[in-house]
Amino acid sequence: MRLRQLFQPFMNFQVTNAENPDVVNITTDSREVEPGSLFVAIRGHTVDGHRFVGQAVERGAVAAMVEERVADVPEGVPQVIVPDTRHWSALIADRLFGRPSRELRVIGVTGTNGKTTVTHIVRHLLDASGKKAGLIGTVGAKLGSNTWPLPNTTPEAVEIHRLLRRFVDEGATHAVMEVSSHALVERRAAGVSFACAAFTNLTQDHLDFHGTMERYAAAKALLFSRLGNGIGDDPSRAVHAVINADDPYAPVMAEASAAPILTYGIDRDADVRAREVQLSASGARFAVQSPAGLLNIETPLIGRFNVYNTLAAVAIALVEGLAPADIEQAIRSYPSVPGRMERVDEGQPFSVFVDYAHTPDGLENVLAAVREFATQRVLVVVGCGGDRDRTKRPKMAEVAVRWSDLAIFTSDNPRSEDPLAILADMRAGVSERDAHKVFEEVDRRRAIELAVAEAKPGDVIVIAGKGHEDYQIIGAERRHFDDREEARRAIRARFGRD
Ligand SMILES: CC(=O)N[C@H]1[C@@H](OP(=O)(O)OP(=O)(O)OC[C@H]2O[C@@H](n3ccc(=O)[nH]c3=O)[C@H](O)[C@@H]2O)O[C@H](CO)[C@@H](O)[C@@H]1O[C@H](C)C(=O)N[C@@H](C)C(=O)N[C@H](CCC(=O)O)C(=O)O
Ligand SMILES: Nc1ncnc2c1ncn2[C@@H]1O[C@H](COP(=O)(O)OP(=O)(O)OP(=O)(O)O)[C@@H](O)[C@H]1O
Ligand SMILES: N[C@H](CCC[C@H](N)C(=O)O)C(=O)O
Ligand SMILES: [Mg+2]
Repeated sequence: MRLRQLFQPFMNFQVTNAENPDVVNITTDSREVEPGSLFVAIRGHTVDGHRFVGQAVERGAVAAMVEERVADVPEGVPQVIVPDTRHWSALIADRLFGRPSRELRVIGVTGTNGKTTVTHIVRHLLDASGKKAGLIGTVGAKLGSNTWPLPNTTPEAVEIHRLLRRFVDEGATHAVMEVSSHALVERRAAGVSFACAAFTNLTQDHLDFHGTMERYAAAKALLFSRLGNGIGDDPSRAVHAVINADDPYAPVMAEASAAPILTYGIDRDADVRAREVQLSASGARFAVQSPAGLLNIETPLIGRFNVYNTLAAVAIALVEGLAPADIEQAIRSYPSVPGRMERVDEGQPFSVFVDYAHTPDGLENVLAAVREFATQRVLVVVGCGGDRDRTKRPKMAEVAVRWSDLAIFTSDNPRSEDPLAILADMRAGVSERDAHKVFEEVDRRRAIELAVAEAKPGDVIVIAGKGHEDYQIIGAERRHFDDREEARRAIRARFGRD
């Protein structure tokens, strides 16, 4: 598409010359420019993309979108000057890729915890009902049997629109995506026409980025305030908000919503409500009252929090028109999410779970669930990420100690921080009375070995924080590290199978 045609529906931006090149691609990363690309310069948290316009042109960029004219760029290359390149990269990518989000139904899921789980269940329900759903989130992008790694839970705007185009071209009817609060603030989902937006819960995380819980909640609410924009009256484009009625922040999301709301929950009155919840070591059973009638749900997912995740998925499936019988059947066969309460079983006489709990609430939910069925001790291995919300560290430590018999504090992804300083932040959350329950081992591999060496028959070990991650970031180095592999190795070593 010609540059001017690409910008034509929008306001008249200043362009530095009269050239009108053919734009075949768009990118915000100079290293990914190919001939014919429009390069978008973004002022990031670490570097200013305007520095790379020259490099982008050398690699074949035919135009640049900038916030300020960049000097030393060849005269013949037009620079389009816009007020906010992050925002406009989204709207232009949407147009360049042919408005893909309008050719399928996009379901966005936001909330502190549960996004990955809910999106995976929804995708499974849609696929099992004969639809075809693409997935975008923490564990990557997926469509059918194809998977693509992603750098973030919610990739940047250009990548979202590119992925949606790929989904449409490969026959997808739906896209289910996690929409993080960072993404909402950074407008990574701008230009996406959502057919459904869902809210799981809001508890402490990311205060380094948002500052306060109020601002964090306001970021999440942006997903709901954008619902229904420009979709029109076509009934196949019906738009819905799906909200957890039991969460204290539900009213914030509901007030922001421009679309009809379907609530779900257990404790409060809700449109989709679980009754007679029975939890066990092998999952949960419950009935669901819904506008489509009564559903009998049996899920292999463990813990009350997963009842909420399952309810969210059921509510989304109902607004997407799936039949209750299909939902019931597909939930029963749901295979579980990688790295979420993932069992490591090498035939050892105790249980080992790897879980992605990396917030105080996530950790409490998981440990409370384990406590429900543990007959012996609960051992937890946990650390906190570096360069992330520091105020959650003592809280996670306190939760770990309160819900376990032995807590081994270790490193998560220390990133640029001193791992020992992170441990000290955690230690601040432990009272003197509980200090004897804590062991510190900065090396995560050794911490896992310790837990495995210490476990007695019937104990349960929870290795928390990294879930599906197959790396550890220490300083600037990202090396291969996988909690599941480490646990397996430690178990085999202890029982002499290696
Ligand atoms: C704070 C944050 O959100 N950072 C994200 C952001 O980085 P940034 O805007 O600061 O980018 P930057 O590195 O300063 O670079 C600025 C620009 O220069 C460009 N550049 C840079 C170098 C170069 O040689 N050439 C070039 O063109 C970059 O492509 C970029 O466009 O944009 C990058 C590109 O998309 C992301 O990879 C990066 O995520 C980092 C890795 C990150 O850790 N993000 C976390 C905080 C995050 O976003 N988390 C949320 C949710 C977590 C949750 O759900 O709990 C997520 O959605 O993942
Ligand atoms: N509904 C829930 N409420 C509280 N904790 C939960 C819930 N669902 C999952 N968890 C806990 O949080 C962890 C992360 O779950 P999940 O990956 O589904 O969340 P997420 O919102 O995608 O996280 P992220 O923000 O990192 O992408 C799980 O491993 C579990 O410990
Ligand atoms: N999406 C979360 C993941 C945290 C996972 C934990 N392993 C860490 O690295 O802190 C974040 O970016 O804060
Ligand atoms: Mg996630």
